[in-house]
Amino acid sequence: MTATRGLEGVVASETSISSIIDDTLTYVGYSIDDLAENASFEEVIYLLWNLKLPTQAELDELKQQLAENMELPKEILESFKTYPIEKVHPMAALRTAVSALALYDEEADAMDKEANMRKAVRLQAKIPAIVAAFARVRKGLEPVAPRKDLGFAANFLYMLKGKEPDDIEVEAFNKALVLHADHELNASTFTARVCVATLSDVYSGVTAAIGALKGPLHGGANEQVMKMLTEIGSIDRVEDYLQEKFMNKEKIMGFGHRVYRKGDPRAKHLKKMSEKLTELTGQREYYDMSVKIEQIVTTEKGIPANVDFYSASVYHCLGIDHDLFTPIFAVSRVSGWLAHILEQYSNNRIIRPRAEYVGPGMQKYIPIENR
Ligand SMILES: CC(=O)SCCNC(=O)CCNC(=O)[C@H](O)C(C)(C)COP(=O)(O)OP(=O)(O)OC[C@H]1O[C@@H](n2cnc3c(N)ncnc32)[C@H](O)[C@@H]1OP(=O)(O)O
Ligand SMILES: O=C([O-])CC(=O)C(=O)O
Repeated sequence: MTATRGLEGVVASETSISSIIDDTLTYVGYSIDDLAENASFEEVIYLLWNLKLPTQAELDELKQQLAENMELPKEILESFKTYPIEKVHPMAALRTAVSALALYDEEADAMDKEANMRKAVRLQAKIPAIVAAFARVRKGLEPVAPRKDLGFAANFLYMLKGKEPDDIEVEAFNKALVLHADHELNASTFTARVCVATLSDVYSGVTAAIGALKGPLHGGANEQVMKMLTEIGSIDRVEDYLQEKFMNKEKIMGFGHRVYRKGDPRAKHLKKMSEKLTELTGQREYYDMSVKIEQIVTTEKGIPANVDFYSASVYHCLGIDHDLFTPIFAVSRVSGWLAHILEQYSNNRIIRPRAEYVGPGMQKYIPIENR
């Protein structure tokens, strides 16, 4: 038995939800480029959960269900005040709050297909509400109740900022949600599948996935990209900053990928959006710095940008706090986690690989007084 480091190249599951073949990403066979240009995030949620695009009536029903389920249990809102709010990372708060949500869901442990679908709707609806409410409570602001007349992207921005977003903000945020929704067997999705393959409940699977997404090698990279842009500060400092990183053999956040070799097909959409939004908000320097970083990292290291790189300047221009970038990734990716959880339940077998043992050979127990 020989271990494959990081399970590289190991095919651990079948899926009908999304695929990456020759650097092309599809959701249920629809190209990400097509979906990013044309689809609403709610359509993508429906697609991932039902493996088909919705009719208008089906889409309307899902939109209504999501809007009706965004309200949070008052106990969750109250609990934020008990967190050490000045120092807690919103991703840790989200992980705790999602786990706590299960306590207030009478169907939390129900395992039938219909109950799991109802829980999927509730989680998809409540996660943005948690992120937005926590972001406000920690600033001493009151949470803003969701509006039933707004779509998913608009409702999130409304709950976060307390004012109706303009069309361009909604369009950009919707596109970001579509682009982040699913990605085959990435680390957090795999975590969710491993968790629920023990026949644990949906809340456990999503809580585990949030924990995996939090790390800077995965979803946490988008916040680190913004930290890098802020540290660099101006375009004339890019070269020196990167050369020092290269010399110290440090990774450049927002670059590299386990699966893509030529490049991440989602990055070009975010790059375009970054250019538009930095221009519109008078912050073009962030785009120019990002382009220069990309040029240097790709020419000198041959490593292309991933989805996290240009999403950072996009979220910054939408006026979103930098430590909310990864929770926002979760707002989108929970749609994919839920699709994979439902798929895992539908054809379940416990996931239990083997390990190659590299420790000492047989040893004889030595009583503690003789060690
Ligand atoms: C949504 C997402 O999760 S997208 C990924 C987000 N994560 C990041 O942006 C963090 C930075 N990137 C990385 O750490 C990696 O590229 C990962 C985690 C995405 C992929 O990791 P792996 O497939 O294990 O690749 P690995 O880390 O082995 O890299 C292969 C080689 O490229 C180098 N490399 C990979 N990414 C980078 C990077 N961002 N900066 C500099 N060098 C890099 C590695 O140092 C390694 O070089 P070596 O062979 O000389 O040791
Ligand atoms: O697939 C991966 O390893 C990481 C990634 O890009 C994602 O989760 O979107």
